Amino acid sequence: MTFDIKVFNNISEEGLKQFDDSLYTINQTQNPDALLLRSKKLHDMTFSEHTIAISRAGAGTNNIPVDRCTKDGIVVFNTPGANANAVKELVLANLLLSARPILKSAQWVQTITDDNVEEIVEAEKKSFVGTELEGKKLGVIGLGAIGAMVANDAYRLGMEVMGYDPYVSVDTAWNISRRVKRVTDLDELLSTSDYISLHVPLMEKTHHLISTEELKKMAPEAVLLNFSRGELVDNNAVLQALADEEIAGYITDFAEKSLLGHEKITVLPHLGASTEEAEINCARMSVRTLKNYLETGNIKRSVNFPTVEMSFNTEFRLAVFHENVPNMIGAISNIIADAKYNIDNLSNRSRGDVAYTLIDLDHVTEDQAQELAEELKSLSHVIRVRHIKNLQRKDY
Ligand SMILES: NC(=O)c1ccc[n+]([C@@H]2O[C@H](COP(=O)([O-])OP(=O)(O)OC[C@H]3O[C@@H](n4cnc5c(N)ncnc54)[C@H](O)[C@@H]3O)[C@@H](O)[C@H]2O)c1
Ligand SMILES: O=C(O)[C@H](O)COP(=O)(O)O
Repeated sequence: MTFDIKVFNNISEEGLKQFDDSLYTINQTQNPDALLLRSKKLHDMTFSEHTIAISRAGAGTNNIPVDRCTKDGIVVFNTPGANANAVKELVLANLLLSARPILKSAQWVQTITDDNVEEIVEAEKKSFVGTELEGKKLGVIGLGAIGAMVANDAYRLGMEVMGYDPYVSVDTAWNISRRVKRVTDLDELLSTSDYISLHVPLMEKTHHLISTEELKKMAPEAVLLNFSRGELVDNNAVLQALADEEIAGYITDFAEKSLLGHEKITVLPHLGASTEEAEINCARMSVRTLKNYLETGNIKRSVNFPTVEMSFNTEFRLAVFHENVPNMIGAISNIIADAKYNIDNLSNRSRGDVAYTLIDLDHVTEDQAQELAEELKSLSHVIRVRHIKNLQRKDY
């Protein structure tokens, strides 16, 4: 038995080499078992019935039709935090670049043709006076893996930092310095910050999170940084706010034609996660997560199914994806009991409208496990069933 993985985008070899040849092939069939990708857009793609998992080597999953995947029992994974440091460093670099005319002045020096360079620079440096970050106010919207790091390090640079995140996870909250002021009113952050940095995922609720109304609340000297997703910001509204001098600048990692060639807008080519370290971290984590799921059925770091991890010691395991409705465990157990098999271990967790149940069975053959899986598939409210052979069991 082998799993075929369809790989899109530039995934680091450090991750791909974790797929050992005896169990995995890469891009060998039209019906892959799993997809591995970065920013490739999958919304228009029809998935093969064989495809049971999609792993995003990165944070944002807005390029994946997650709701459709959930309905089809396709588990979508991402790599939380694996590229956060890379994004944080790029945000900090852009804060510094925006406070002082570093690029402009360096470009100017290169244009000097006279021999008395020293004299010219000393005379002209007054045109390149900047400001300092120390004492300035930074507002961070979204205090997840990236936002928390940006907030902490900006504080260490001497900035006054406030953060807004009504849904912050307990784990992340622990990592945020108590010096970072938590605000519950977005307007307070918008109206008092010198710099505003966005670190929220793109969802229906966050589309155009920053538009005319929000821009009008910002200070005329405020600079908006967007290293999260282009669609979080209404670009037309930004162009208008800059023309009306309602804000001072916009720095974005998401290129769009209308933003190019504007002296107050810096556009980068989606570089946030493009460091050697982040690419390796993301590739390794995404491959590890995928292998764990394909080989054991254990789910960890999924964005659409619950975390379910159970040590796998039996010969076979059934993995049942089902709707989160009453009496599913009863119905599943009845089928297994009627077939006279003994359940060795069972774990069930739900997440929203769906649930996932792992059932471990010993003393069954592959044909018997497959037959049971087929029977379970016929139950109402069941979305998908896998039967998984324990590849670590040598006695089978
Ligand atoms: N530029 C890049 O290359 C790059 C790299 C990595 C991530 N990203 C983007 O950055 C986003 C954040 O990444 P992360 O790793 O920090 O994710 P994360 O899931 O750790 O953090 C996101 C945070 O946003 C918060 N949030 C959600 N909705 C909110 C709202 N309406 N207002 C305020 N906070 C809200 C969540 O509670 C969470 O704490 C990703 O979804 C992705 O789109 C971009
Ligand atoms: O969400 C992410 O992780 C980033 O946008 C990185 O995207 P990339 O992997 O295509 O560089």
